[in-house]
Amino acid sequence: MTAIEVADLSRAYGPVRAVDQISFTVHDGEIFALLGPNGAGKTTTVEILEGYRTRDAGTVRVLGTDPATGGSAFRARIGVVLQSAGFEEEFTVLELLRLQTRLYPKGHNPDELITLVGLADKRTTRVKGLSGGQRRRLDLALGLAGAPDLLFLDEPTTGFDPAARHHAWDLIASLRDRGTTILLTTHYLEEAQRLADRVAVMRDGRLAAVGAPDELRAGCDLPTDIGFDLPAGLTITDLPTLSAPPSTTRQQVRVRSRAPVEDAWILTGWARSRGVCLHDFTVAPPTLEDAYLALTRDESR
Ligand SMILES: Nc1ncnc2c1ncn2[C@@H]1O[C@H](COP(=O)(O)OP(=O)(O)OP(=O)(O)O)[C@@H](O)[C@H]1O
Repeated sequence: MTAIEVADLSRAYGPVRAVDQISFTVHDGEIFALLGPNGAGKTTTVEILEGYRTRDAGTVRVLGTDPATGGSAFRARIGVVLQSAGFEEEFTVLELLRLQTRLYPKGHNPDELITLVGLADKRTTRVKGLSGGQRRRLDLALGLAGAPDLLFLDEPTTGFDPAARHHAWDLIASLRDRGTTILLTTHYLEEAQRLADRVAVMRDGRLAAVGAPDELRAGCDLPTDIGFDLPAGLTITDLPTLSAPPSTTRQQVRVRSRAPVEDAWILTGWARSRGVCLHDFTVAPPTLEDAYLALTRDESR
């Protein structure tokens, strides 16, 4: 089944082609991340999918419905978590969620939601007494109030401390495991790598690439980084011949290798034969962030 189907979607603001003939599909039950630099067209695309913005051209089906004409029945099936929702500051967490869940035909149990987002110890705290990260958790709980089939998450962990971010990632993954389809926008590539089944990279209103994170990494044909400390008393010219020339910063050697297994084998064999140790030896394959940077690089800069 297909949760979202977009074909040749376009939207301009005057002369700015914010979204320019893009096509992609989001499968039922997957986490799909929409990535791209500021101004790439992500928000415009997501708002069209949510039914909050009109399109100029193209076809869009979200949960089998055209969001432009879906009305309240469509809205009840989607959840939207924005970056900074405005809250009624005097309500407690529980009061706010009780109000919100009652708006939906199959609304979540508010107490369960509070536990799900990790706010159990704040259930009777007024909104004005929550920290920034706790407000974001409340944002998430509010987006889940209607037990949506499809959840739109806009930069869900911006402003979170590292532990809260990991907690949010576990929560988002658990929602997917319960069958919720999630469309995520984020500028944190680690977040996309961890969570997304597939990602789309937008650039200047167009799609630069769509695929699983591993497919994007492989498709960009990027080198693997090999690093280690140059053994004391040696210089870079003492190193064996590798698939790419090594570079050094202070005593740290870096090789952007096209044959990482072969190069690692040559280097460790060389070190053993010379009786030296390669401290901090690391072999780091390209990350989704490396692929993203290659796909969105502005050649004119
Ligand atoms: N209401 C608007 N009126 C005019 N131009 C707009 C409007 N909204 C967006 N744009 C322009 O459309 C382009 C795409 O904007 P959009 O907000 O969709 O990008 P984005 O990828 O979400 O960016 P960000 O990562 O900064 O949120 C940008 O050039 C932006 O300036």
